[in-house]
Amino acid sequence: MKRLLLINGPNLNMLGKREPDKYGRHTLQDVVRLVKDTAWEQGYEVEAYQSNHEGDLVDQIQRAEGGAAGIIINPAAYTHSSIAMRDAVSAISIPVIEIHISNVHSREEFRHHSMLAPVCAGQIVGFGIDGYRLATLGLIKKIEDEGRNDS
Ligand SMILES: O=C1C[C@@](O)(C(=O)O)C[C@@H](O)[C@@H]1O
Repeated sequence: MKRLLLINGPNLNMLGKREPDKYGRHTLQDVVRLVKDTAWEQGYEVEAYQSNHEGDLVDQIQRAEGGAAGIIINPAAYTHSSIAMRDAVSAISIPVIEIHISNVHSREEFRHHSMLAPVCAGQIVGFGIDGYRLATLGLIKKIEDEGRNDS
């Protein structure tokens, strides 16, 4: 079975308790279940990872190549600052979809810019945790389209 990697960045372990007006009441466990169920319906399995540490997130992105067909990533606050995570995404050849629970464009100015978006295959913003389902389906579509183009 093909595998996807789900990566969540800093403070997303606090989903459900953290600023529920912005991020809702669902927990990280709910997010992981949603992505696993969505992927499973399409014939994919998912490995899920969360870290509050930039270097660990870079390690996970690097590690994905070879083991996973694509990545769904919510880089959280590192979205807006991490050149290291952007370089890690640039360094691998599998598709990466960036997702944000909140609509970052309707929030503070510093959230409007993503370091990673220009090197990702796509971005989903502002659909709450449903965005993870959309990101999973979009990623699988890209993987399968690329597979067809290769053959
Ligand atoms: O931690 C987060 C969560 C977030 O990535 C989101 O999913 O809406 C948006 C980021 O700006 C913020 O730092």
